[in-house]
Amino acid sequence: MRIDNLELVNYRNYETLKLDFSPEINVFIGENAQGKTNIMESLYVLSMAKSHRTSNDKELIRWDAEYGKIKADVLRKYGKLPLEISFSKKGKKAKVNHLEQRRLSDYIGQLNVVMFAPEDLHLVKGSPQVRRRFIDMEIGQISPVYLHDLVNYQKLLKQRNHILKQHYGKQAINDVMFEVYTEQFIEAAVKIIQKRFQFMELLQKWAEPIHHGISRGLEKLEIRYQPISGLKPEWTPAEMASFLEQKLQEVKKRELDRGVTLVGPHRDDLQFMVNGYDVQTYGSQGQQRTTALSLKLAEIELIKQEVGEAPVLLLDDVLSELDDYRQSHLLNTIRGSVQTFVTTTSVEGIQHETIQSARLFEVSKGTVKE
Ligand SMILES: Nc1ncnc2c1ncn2[C@@H]1O[C@H](COP(=O)(O)OP(=O)(O)OP(=O)(O)O)[C@@H](O)[C@H]1O
Repeated sequence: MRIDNLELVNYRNYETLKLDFSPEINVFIGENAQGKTNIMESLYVLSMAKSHRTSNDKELIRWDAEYGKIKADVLRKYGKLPLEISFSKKGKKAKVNHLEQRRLSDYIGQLNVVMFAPEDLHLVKGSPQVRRRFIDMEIGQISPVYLHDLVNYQKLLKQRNHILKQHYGKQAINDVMFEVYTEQFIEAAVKIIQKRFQFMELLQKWAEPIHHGISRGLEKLEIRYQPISGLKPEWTPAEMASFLEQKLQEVKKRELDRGVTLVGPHRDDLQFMVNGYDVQTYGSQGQQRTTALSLKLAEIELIKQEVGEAPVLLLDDVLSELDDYRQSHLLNTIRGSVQTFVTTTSVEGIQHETIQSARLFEVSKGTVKE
């Protein structure tokens, strides 16, 4: 799939903007804070109906404007697909083929993007929160149902935490609602955990040979999803549920002392092993970068397989962060098959042939010139 054109109205620092894109590589060049990431973000929002930078949609509307809009024509295998998302103080509306979608989960999945930004280079060393976000965003791309389940899980987590906070420091909870929420919470947690196990297994399948290739056959990458509760992927949902129930019983006293839920997918993590060593603890900077790159390339392959079409790749300020060898690997893999958007402050550090073959856009103070 690819994005044919884009129109922004009152989006971030763009009053109006209309662009046509190359089906191959599009490069946005400009100084800091001119609006390059805003364009990438708008493409991401078009895909996921939410920003990767903020959960507050109001921030996306241009200051002093009443509403903001992102519009694009996406070219899918079966033809042209107009998409539109608009934001106002009342909320957001998402349209597919000019028809408003009642649920956002009906909208998500029309356009698939893989975003690679500098923070992804910290995927391995960064906090577990960064890795959980990675898991959720990536599964969400291919499974809108997962996003729906996740929202439900977070709602139940909040409700359960609310009651725990009300009983903060007490010895026990005598509240029938707490039992009800806990039961529903466990059911929702199992759904999330199962999906994460399945996704990580698929991602591992693609990432391992890619990492092997980038490391010139020297490294074997292994990805492990690690539920904090010690759940095993081969267990049935009922076994997982009873295990979680038992774990929650075990930590109840501590939960009351702290007023928060201590077991569940909101506390889980990912572990990356290279040749049997934990990359987070023992990996060099280079190995961490290779791991992050392998994961992103694996995601592209995974979406190709699951969706039947290649996603669009968004490289926000990250290409010049990769050395020549990793850059070549990335660009050779996507050449001709994956529409790519790149932002950079300077063409220096980006391979000459990439710049030569790309459509170039200059970004300055919320305007774009070709
Ligand atoms: N809602 C908004 N309304 C108007 N302007 C905004 C809004 N949100 C952000 N901006 C402006 O957008 C600009 C930042 O744009 P962006 O994040 O795209 O920068 P960039 O060109 O990617 O820079 P860098 O290279 O530093 O990442 C800032 O000048 C900021 O003030």
